[in-house]
Amino acid sequence: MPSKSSSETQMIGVVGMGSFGTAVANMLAEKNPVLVYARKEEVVREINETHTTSGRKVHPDILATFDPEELCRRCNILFFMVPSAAYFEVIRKFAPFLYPYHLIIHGTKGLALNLEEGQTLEKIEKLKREQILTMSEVILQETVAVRVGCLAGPNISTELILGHPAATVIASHYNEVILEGQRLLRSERFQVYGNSDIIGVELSGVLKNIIAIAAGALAGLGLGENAKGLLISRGMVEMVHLSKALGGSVQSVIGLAGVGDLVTTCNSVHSRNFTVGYRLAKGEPLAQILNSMEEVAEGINTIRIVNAFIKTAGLRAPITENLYRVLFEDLQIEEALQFLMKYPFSVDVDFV
Ligand SMILES: NC(=O)C1=CN([C@@H]2O[C@H](COP(=O)(O)OP(=O)(O)OC[C@H]3O[C@@H](n4cnc5c(N)ncnc54)[C@H](OP(=O)(O)O)[C@@H]3O)[C@@H](O)[C@H]2O)C=CC1
Ligand SMILES: O=C(CO)COP(=O)(O)O
Repeated sequence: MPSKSSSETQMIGVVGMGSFGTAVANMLAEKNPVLVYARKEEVVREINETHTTSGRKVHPDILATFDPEELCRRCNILFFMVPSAAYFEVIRKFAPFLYPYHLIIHGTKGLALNLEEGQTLEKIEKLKREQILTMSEVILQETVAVRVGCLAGPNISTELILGHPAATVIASHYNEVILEGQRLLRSERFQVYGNSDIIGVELSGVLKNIIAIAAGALAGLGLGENAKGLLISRGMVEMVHLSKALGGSVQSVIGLAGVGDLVTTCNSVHSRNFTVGYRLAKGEPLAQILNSMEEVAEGINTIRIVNAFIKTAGLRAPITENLYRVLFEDLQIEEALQFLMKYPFSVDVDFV
């Protein structure tokens, strides 16, 4: 294992300079030198020369590289901030340069599939839990890294970039990962909580995107705040049951990364998932919405994966199932709403 000089150990690496990666890199740069990785040479040049990317300000002390080996050599602590769809590709690019001493925290609110070559979700009959991976599971499967954590919470990047007060959860089985995350990110404007249930925290961030799409649809239909309160509360119950089935704890869902992020995302026009639901309710086809969006709305792929999983597991998740039919079959949003209003939910809270 290569040794490292002490002057280099404080440089923090960030992979992915999209909207969230940029917000987190800027916060990290308030305390430590930061080296960011972007795959495109022009993005690296723009960051190094103009301290901007995609119109966003980049902290002047941030340096950029498109060399994964350089990032891994110079940084012990790495934040991976790329969408789930790119995860295997990105992690495999970095894996040859990662060692067990690296500490990795990711901020991705999506799932990946662990299928055999040539298999797709559409082709397989059953989708079992072991075929679904959270991003920490991808990192552990694909690299020799051990100390892995995630970062999740109500963290709309446009608000973080403005310096508005916010908080997040760093979750890991390793207390040192939580402590490092807190040391690096905590400030007067940003509070950092810890949680040892990494799967539950990851799933909270993943599953709230489904409910945020539904919240956007309610807003698009102009159905008001009572309907939103109903959705958020039933959405939380659905998240609890799905998270438990996938290996998360109830506590994580009712904490900041679950309910906290659920409330934020269901109320924010800055949320991409909320926006997808809103535009669907206004009559735009999904393909048109996706073609025009430059940033990722993780909830769409999450609905595909979770819908396949619940069918295999024999579970019911009425909001997810109905959204699946709206997105991928020909159910109209108004019909989905009617179905949900008639659904025989009878117990208010059935998980404590
Ligand atoms: N935005 C937000 O408010 C928040 C987002 N998140 C989560 O963070 C994750 C990232 O979101 P966000 O930053 O908003 O996404 P964006 O779409 O804004 O940015 C994605 C970034 O990933 C990079 N990327 C994509 N594919 C690859 C690849 N194959 N190799 C290398 N780099 C790649 C993109 O680079 P390129 O420009 O080259 O395509 C871009 O820098 C998502 O899972 C999201 O749910 C979590 C909390 C808040
Ligand atoms: O997760 C987020 C805020 O916490 C961002 O949500 P969107 O991905 O829907 O924009």
